[in-house]
Amino acid sequence: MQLEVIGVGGAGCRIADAIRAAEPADHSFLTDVFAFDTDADDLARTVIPESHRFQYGEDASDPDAGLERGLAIGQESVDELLGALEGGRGTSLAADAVLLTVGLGGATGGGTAPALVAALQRRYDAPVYVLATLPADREFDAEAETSSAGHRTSDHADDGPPRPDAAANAIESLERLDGLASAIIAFDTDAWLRPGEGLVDGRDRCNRNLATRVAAVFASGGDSDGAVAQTVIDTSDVRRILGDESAIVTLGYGEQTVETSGSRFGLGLLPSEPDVETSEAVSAIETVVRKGIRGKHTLECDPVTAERGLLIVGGPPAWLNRRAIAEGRRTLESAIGGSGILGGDAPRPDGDRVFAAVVFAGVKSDRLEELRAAAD
Ligand SMILES: Nc1nc2c(ncn2[C@@H]2O[C@H](COP(=O)(O)OP(=O)(O)OP(=O)(O)O)[C@@H](O)[C@H]2O)c(=O)[nH]1
Repeated sequence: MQLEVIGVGGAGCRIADAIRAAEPADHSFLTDVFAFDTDADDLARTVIPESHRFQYGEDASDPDAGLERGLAIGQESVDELLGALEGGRGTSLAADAVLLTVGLGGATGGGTAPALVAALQRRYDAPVYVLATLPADREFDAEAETSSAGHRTSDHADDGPPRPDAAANAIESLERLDGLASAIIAFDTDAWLRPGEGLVDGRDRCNRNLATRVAAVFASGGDSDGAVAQTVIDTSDVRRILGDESAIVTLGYGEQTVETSGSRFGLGLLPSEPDVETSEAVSAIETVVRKGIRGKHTLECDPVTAERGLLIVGGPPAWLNRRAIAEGRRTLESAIGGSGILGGDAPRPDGDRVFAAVVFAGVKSDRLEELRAAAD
């Protein structure tokens, strides 16, 4: 699926940068990547080309101004932002979908996203997905100076500005996006920071992890360098799983480095496929599928709450054992409570790892309930 990515606000622009960096050289899935921010300094730190960067409104980061001000700036600026998109890439949308990336908890991203998503939905006949981070407890709760693993955050840890309203802002932004966004892919920053690690110190690693998962899901369709998938996951499959009713989505992922011949052409000029023991290939796929389904998700949830699920197993073609992939699909089918399951493979002739990307759509999450309680 070809995506147009629009990063809004500090987190949104950093995540857009990370997704751009994670795009596989042999398997592009991005048409354009834009960075929009009210803060000129933050914007200048992205590596997105100037033609695709845009500063708008006034700086909304004054914590006293609050989300209301951010929402107002979003409403006032939406035509300007659509103009910036069309100035950067022309009037028509080349992508199959838009992915708006945003950190919820502040004023700019969470304030602009609802108005911008609504405007994009009106203007284009393509789904508009939102990728939203949820704030960490320590940003809004002075008592929560411990990470989720129970270790005290180091005195030197840099958590950025305190945001006492972060939980309330995030919940309000999510409620406003409900019914507007085609789906909302959530990332729980609190669960991804390491013990004692500050948000500023850990955010680039969090963003890389998130971007790897996004790339694994959205770059799955089509052929790679002449290698044909046995079961292709195409744009309509991804759309079917994500849905168009603002489902909360979480992504799982597992990978394992595997032996390859080093060069696709061996010592001679003829293409050579390394010999892979069936049992090794099956075991690698079982391992990555288990991690994808039962390992850490971008937002923790019990898979049984998911209404729909997607499994993509990728890697060097010789490792993509058809039976093991079919078994992985059955494992996903029995893990989720709903009945909408799709599975496919993504051959990567030049890759050195086997991976499983898992999408759970329509999930219920305790973390969202915790943030709701903190917002009250
Ligand atoms: N995962 C992740 N979360 C981030 C990152 N930066 C900030 N956040 C989270 O995103 C929330 C919003 O932060 P920003 O994106 O900087 O805020 P903004 O949308 O620019 O809004 P204002 O700064 O209030 O104008 C914060 O409360 C953090 O929880 C990042 O790089 N990665």
